[in-house]
Amino acid sequence: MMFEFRVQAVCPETGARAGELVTPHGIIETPVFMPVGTRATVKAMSPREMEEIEAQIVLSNTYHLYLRPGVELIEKAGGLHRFMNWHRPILTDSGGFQVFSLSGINRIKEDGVEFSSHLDGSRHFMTPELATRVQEGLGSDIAMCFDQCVELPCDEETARKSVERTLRWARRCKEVHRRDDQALFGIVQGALFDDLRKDCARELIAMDFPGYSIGGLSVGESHDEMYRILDLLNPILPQEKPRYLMGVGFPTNLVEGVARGVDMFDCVLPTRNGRNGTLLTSRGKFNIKHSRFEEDWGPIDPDCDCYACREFSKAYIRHLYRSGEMLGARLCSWHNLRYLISLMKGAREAILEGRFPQFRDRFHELFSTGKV
Ligand SMILES: Nc1ccc2nc(N)nc(O)c2c1
Ligand SMILES: [Zn+2]
Repeated sequence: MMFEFRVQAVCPETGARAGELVTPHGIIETPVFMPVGTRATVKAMSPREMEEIEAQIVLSNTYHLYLRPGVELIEKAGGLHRFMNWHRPILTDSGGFQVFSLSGINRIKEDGVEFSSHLDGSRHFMTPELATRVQEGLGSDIAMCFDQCVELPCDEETARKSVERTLRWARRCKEVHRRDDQALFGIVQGALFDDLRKDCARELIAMDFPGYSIGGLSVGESHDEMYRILDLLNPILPQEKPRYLMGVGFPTNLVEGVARGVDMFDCVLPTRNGRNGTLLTSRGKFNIKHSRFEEDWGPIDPDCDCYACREFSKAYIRHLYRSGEMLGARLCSWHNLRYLISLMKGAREAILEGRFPQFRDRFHELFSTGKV
């Protein structure tokens, strides 16, 4: 079986799930945090180091790789796994979101989106068919439909049009998708409008995708608005299929997303924050450049088993960061990635052992102390 999802345990109080996602490049244990490797690399980390921190799957981006180096080159290399020397699962985003958030002057047509490359201003036309074809060329294990994510706030009419277009585009992606060793997920849109979200989910479910992504969130809405949409979709999305919350996120959002039936997460936070010295820890977040760490000989996080926490002091990492040394950004990224991966591993174990409510309470109690 190329692609299979097994729910192994469900928390009776919350509905949080522990599962296994079988893919051609390995089994993913969920809930899972997926590090983002936009341009075929998780910034500052080698594949060997990613294996050491037990990353199970990484994300890459159709939009970026289509523009540079181009899918043709990656196909000549034997696909994205060979090109980047990462032989565990890869998920690719379709470019729907990036075209709107990164490219210059984009014009949405029924057929697709006309946009200018953020690299050199060249004009391109991305369609659902092309986005699907590129992902098949990259050879990711999990691909995304080409969708339209609207900016918030937006009126209901705009959101409704984006849902209808997203559904038409999802049908077109599904029609041209051929690789049976690649799972194509539908993406639920609908902004913050309950009926649109429900209608979009139901239409996608009728198309019978192997997994469902929740798009259009982590785009500036409040935590409560995000949680309201998750509470709405949780009972509607098929229990036996994986749910992927796109672009999330911050530790509290991960734990609360798991509590609302989400299985998969991705976010640039750990590496982006790592590069600016912001550290995510079991006791909250802080920035290493603060003077209070000048003579702090302790680890970033006493509860963390990562290389940065085992081998270096905050004082040293602060020195690296202030000196603009690359090792500073590497160690901070290394820790942040391991912290989020461990957080999801801990949630999974708690669900399997029937103690997820206690895990969730303990997490919030410790994380909110902010006592580093
Ligand atoms: N917050 C996000 C992040 C990535 C996304 N990717 C796609 N394709 N669609 C969305 O709505 C996203 C939202
Ligand atoms: Zn650490």
